[in-house]
Amino acid sequence: MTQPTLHAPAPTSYDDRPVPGTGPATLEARDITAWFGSHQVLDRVSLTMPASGITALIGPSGCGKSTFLRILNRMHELVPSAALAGEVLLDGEDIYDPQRKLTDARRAIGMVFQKPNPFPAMSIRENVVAGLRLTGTRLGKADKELLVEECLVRGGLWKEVKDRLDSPGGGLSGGQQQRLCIARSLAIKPRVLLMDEPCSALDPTSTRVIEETMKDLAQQVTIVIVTHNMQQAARVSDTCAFFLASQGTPGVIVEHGDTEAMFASPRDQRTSDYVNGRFG
Ligand SMILES: Nc1ncnc2c1ncn2[C@@H]1O[C@H](COP(=O)(O)OP(=O)(O)OP(=O)(O)O)[C@@H](O)[C@H]1O
Repeated sequence: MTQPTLHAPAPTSYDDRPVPGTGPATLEARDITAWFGSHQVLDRVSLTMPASGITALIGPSGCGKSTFLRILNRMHELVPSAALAGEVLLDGEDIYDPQRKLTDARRAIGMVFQKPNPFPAMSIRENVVAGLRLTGTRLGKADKELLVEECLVRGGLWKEVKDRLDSPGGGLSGGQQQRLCIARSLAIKPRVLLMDEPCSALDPTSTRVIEETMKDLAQQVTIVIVTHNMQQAARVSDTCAFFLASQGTPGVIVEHGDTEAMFASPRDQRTSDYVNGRFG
């Protein structure tokens, strides 16, 4: 199979003036405790996810990684039984501040899910700009075209779809659909992109393409990824956090820090066992 060539330079943005409160942001979780009903799933988890970096969240199944990720853009509260304590700061501003709108957090902190979820009957072009309606952004035709191209270039998909932008998003391969979802997330100019096992449904070639895309994007948007794939965490992330929920206890972060150091010389025996495939 031919490996697609990635990332022609992005076209001149339709509006690339620096805007205050835009660009990659540092996300800081402080003392996050989370419950589903009476079941406590996280216990005072604190983590700083640096701007313009890729942070990987690793750990065995059920230790609360996805819950933590969903707390970072206020999706946890969509579950009726869910509750949480603690703070999430986006460049120092609490996203749970009651004065702030929920949509502000979701706009600044985008999410890509495990299973690619483009609108299947909608064209590739319309998929990319689908989020703009939700944020109330109106663009003229020419600006829209530039934005579509910019996001598809950044999502690593432009060269493969530039001649069929009117074809349905559902006609793309799984890996292409996932990159379309990344492009759709980028269209609303998030400052942070959360990715929940974005490659778990993809073959190794598509996985590597997404990983390259992530690395290229990291200068423009802070990335936080949940992954079960240790090689992937080692390949793509700058910093890493190892979550663990010992039997019957809520999830905690056992160790976090520079990915290379954590994989080469973990400080905690449990981290060493996990990254070396001895459990989980
Ligand atoms: N909607 C929900 N309602 C009730 N309990 C939930 C819900 N979502 C998750 N949980 C529970 O919260 C705990 C943490 O789940 P979570 O999905 O965050 O873990 P995870 O580390 O991401 O797991 P995996 O790696 O398998 O995806 C688990 O015990 C799970 O059963």
